[in-house]
Amino acid sequence: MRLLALQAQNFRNLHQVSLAPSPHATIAVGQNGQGKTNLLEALYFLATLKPLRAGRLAELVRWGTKGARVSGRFLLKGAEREISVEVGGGVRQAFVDGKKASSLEEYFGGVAVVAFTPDDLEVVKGGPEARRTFLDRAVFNRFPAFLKESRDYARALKNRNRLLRDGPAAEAAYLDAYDETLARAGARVYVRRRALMAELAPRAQATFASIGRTVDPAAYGYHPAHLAQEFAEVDEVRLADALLEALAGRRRRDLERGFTSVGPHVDDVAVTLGGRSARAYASQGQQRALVLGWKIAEIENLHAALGFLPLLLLDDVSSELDPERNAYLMGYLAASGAQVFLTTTDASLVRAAAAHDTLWMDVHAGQVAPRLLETGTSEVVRAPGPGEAPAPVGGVGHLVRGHVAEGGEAELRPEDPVSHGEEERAEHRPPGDAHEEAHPRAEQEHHPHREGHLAPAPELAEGHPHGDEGDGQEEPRQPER
Ligand SMILES: Nc1ncnc2c1ncn2[C@@H]1O[C@H](COP(=O)(O)OP(=O)(O)OP(=O)(O)O)[C@@H](O)[C@H]1O
Repeated sequence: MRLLALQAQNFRNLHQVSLAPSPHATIAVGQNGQGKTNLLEALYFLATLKPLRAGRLAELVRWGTKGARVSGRFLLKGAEREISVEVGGGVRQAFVDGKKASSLEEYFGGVAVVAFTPDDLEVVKGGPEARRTFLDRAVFNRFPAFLKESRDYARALKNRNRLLRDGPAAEAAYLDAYDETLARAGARVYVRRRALMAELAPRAQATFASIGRTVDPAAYGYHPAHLAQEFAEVDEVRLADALLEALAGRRRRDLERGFTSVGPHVDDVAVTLGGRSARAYASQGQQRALVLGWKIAEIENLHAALGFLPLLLLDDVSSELDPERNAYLMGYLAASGAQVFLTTTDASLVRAAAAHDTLWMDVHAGQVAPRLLETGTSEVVRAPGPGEAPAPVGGVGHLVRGHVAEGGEAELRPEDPVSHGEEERAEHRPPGDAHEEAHPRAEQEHHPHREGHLAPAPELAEGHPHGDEGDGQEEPRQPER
């Protein structure tokens, strides 16, 4: 999988961006608040249909405009395809090769992305909800079917909670039926999370051992609170039975409180160092190394399991790591062969991830331009100049490739506009979940350098203590997977 071209229009503060990324590192440099994260977020949104950080789709649309559009041309299993997403009026619409996507599967087919942000580095010391989100993003990346499965669970949870709010007046027979549905959907979630953890935890532990600078071993565990020790072995049917029993045992309490107090939406990921809670005892640097270990493990795990390296998005992570761990990460990225996008306020922090084919860009006030001070070959693009019509939402920008001479100016030469199909406005509207995430598939390639590896994912009912309130995001209209 490789991203060949990216266009964004009116996405947050990015008016018009069009670039041809490096097959390896693409690095966006800029001061705070210029649009670097927005660029990564555009790419993340394209690849997952989920905002990286926005709570509402409307936040993604450039102020004063009606809609945003992001599109990308990918090389997937030897064939090129363009996917694009438009946001406007609280709705997102997905397109494949210019035509509206008929399913999420068609849209995502083969595209995988792993994002790594400073927020991730805080996940060990944060609350359970952040860790569940972190875990579920990794589950989605690994098991695309989890997209639908987690939505099924969220829906079942929402239904049960709605009934619980009726209090003692709630019909017991209905509750029985809802418990059954919830238990079955919950068991699926357990199975997915368990499978992911079984693959990921050993890799993450091994990676941490090489970067942790401590003899204390790390451990990453997921064990639903209400389930007995045999969680690791029992099959899905027994997991459903156990959850059903727990739901029955808590029904009276749940009726009093008006929400479901047991299930995957309240579980946590345990991270320990030397057998002790990392949240309570690990230093900040150790906590970050634990997350770095997990992230690298996720990348490696995807590579091993699916046969391809995901697209990596690193948002100013280097400034949050100490020099040694940053050097480890940059060395890993350079050796992995992955296609990676990095943002930074300080180019020197990420230079070790760069190579002769790195595309360096400056981001300033929402404009993305070639960074001419860096040497090497760049393939860049420019925003439309005076007299050139900006591509409309739904259109594409002018792709221009150039060679950046040593300290010199870019020689720009236009290329054929990236073709795209007819703009369709039809909407997809199956029961979209505001928290869906995309997923990867693969190709075969192999890279040296590994041992441990990792990444993040979608949310189950948002870990809301009441489990079903969603995130206030507009109902997405998108194809059902
Ligand atoms: N919908 C929007 N429309 C226009 N501008 C927006 C929108 N959403 C955010 N912005 C602007 O985008 C800018 C933030 O961009 P971004 O988060 O990408 O910064 P950054 O370059 O990553 O900065 P930092 O280094 O501080 O993380 C802010 O100036 C903010 O006002």
